[in-house]
Amino acid sequence: MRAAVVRFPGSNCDHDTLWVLERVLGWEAFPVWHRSQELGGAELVVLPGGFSFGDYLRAGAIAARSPVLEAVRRHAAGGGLVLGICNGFQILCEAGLLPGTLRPNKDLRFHCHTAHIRVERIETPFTAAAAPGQLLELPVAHFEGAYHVSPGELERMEDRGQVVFRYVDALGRPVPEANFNGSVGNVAGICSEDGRILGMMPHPERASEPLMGGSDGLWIWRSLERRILSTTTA
Ligand SMILES: NC(=O)CC[C@H](N)C(=O)O
Repeated sequence: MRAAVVRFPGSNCDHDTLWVLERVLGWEAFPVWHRSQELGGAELVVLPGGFSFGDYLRAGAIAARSPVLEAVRRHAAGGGLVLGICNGFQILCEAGLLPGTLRPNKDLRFHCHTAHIRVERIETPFTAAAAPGQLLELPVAHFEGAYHVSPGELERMEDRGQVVFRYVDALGRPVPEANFNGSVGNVAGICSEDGRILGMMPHPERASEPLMGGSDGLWIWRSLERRILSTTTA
């Protein structure tokens, strides 16, 4: 598996992501500077978490206009995989590669804790190794994490299977109390219509080895491994 991890001024999860992909999983992973349009033949492009350009204007708004996003757009159009984690999710929405937007959390506070999410859809390259309805416990760390689309658009997205993760309580129920940031429909992660671009607010790279207090993030990486292996052997 070859993965490019895009680095913007203000990214702060690029090293964590590279660590997991290279050192924990043994993939070939390398950083790509935001001014570059060269993705090095990557099968997967990761837009990592952080505060690109200091979250000025709106989180992800400036990064979405970086030269590398043109390459990411071409990569996605050619059938490549793209994963946006937290700030990366914000960038994908700002770039119009995913629908909707991320607004400030409903209590206007930065949230830094773990959250339970439920896997709503396993028919994506990012969740294929999980079970339907599986619970994952992952860290969250954001201020602008309230996912927003109109109710009509959310319904269409649900019909198309684009809602991939939802915030739930420890018993797996999508109750309002589990929705700490105020996302529509408790949405924690979504994918593009073709399922090849995924954005999620929780951080799988911060929970991918027991030393970090949890390894539920491995479900995302193991799903991607399965997908890449099946396409290269097909
Ligand atoms: N962990 C992150 O990626 C931070 C996300 C983002 N810049 C926010 O606070 O909204």
